[in-house]
Amino acid sequence: MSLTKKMATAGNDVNPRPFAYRKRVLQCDGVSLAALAESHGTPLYVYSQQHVLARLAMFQQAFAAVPHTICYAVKANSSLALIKLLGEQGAGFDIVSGGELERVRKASKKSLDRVVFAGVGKQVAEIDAAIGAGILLFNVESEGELALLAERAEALGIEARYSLRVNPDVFADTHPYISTGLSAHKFGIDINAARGIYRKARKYKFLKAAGVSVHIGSQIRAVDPFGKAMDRVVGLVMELREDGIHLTHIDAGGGLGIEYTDAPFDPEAQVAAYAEAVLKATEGLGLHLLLEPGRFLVAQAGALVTRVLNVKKNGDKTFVITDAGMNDLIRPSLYQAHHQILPVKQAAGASAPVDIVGPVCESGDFFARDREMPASKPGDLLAILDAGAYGMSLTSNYNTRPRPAEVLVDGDEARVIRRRETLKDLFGPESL
Ligand SMILES: Cc1ncc(COP(=O)(O)O)c(C=O)c1O
Ligand SMILES: N[C@@H](CCCC[NH3+])C(=O)O
Repeated sequence: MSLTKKMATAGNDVNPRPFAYRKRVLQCDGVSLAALAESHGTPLYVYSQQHVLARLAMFQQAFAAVPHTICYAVKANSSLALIKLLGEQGAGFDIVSGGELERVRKASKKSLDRVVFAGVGKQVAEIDAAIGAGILLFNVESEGELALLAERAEALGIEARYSLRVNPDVFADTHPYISTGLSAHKFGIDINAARGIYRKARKYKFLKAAGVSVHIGSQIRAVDPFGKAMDRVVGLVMELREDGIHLTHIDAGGGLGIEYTDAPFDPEAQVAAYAEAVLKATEGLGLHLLLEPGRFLVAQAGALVTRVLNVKKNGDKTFVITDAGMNDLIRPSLYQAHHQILPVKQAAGASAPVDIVGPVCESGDFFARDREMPASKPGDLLAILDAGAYGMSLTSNYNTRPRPAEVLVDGDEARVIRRRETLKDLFGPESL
């Protein structure tokens, strides 16, 4: 039985998260969130190791029929401990900066040859470091960047393997801020111009055309757009073969979405449908497939645990003020994203609509608006679910607020993988 199935809570329902109540207290696997908050303080990010591994295994299983590498998108959650964990299971990494490269070097050095490097604005120092590290592929996003990569590879005397990241002009239904596959977006190279660029690039002695990549956006639930984008990419691969350019890799990017509400969600079925769309489009090509999931692997593994500081009424509205703010989890403020919020201790009694807000000086500092919740009082704990992706990695120190600590749960045990920041950490780089 898969780990996800084992997490089932009631009947045959699949619980896509590692969080469930035991004796009316919310647990992450075998560990009580109340106990973790007591030991480590709040706000606190809590992740399940078993859950992350189960999601990776699910992905690997779905693509088992073809040679493939799952290159985890480090930006989703850049924790060194998670990078180490995933690297040990054979994952590669999708990076977008020299900083993320150094994270992989520190946590999973052996995986450097499974790294792909995307990003519309790569700098010379970042390119040099990645060439030196022997990464698998540069996902190049403009003709200018390709010329720069050729120049740096030649200067260093090391061949660099590249893919063009093409923009397929495919619409995917998601929040406009995280949609990337239309020509109106800054990402990638117009797919219609790509063939000419690969041809011209034959002049670069230190570049090897190794692949082609595409990434149409994030939190995409329908699988058809992935298939459509891959169809276009495969068309390009075939054209390049006519030109004598034989690629070895095809990179389908990331973007597979999850369910943030309490609607039923079966991750295994979701990834199977996704794999079917990608594999159907790429069938028979004989290329090594790269996949770059971020959110799907880590979002539901994590929760942000926060303590209620105060409850107040303004007119008709009730505000529950928590010690976590938009600087600790920005998704609701930035994308009006919905996250389920559960009381850590299950309470009996009526629910009423409340706004759950942080202490930051912005009206946009909220986690939920007009949400039906059981009554809370100061000192109560709440868990904001599905916060494992684009949670900690998008934190800031706005309002001079130190970042939360992070804890990784493994079965019945928990360990701190990032201590809480102190004011000393914040002031360190400053001078009077
Ligand atoms: C190039 C690239 N690959 C992978 C990802 C990961 O996306 P997701 O977390 O939606 O799987 C992103 C982020 O959207 C990205 O920009
Ligand atoms: N930060 C976004 C995803 C961005 C994807 C990056 N390419 C989110 O929280 O949903």
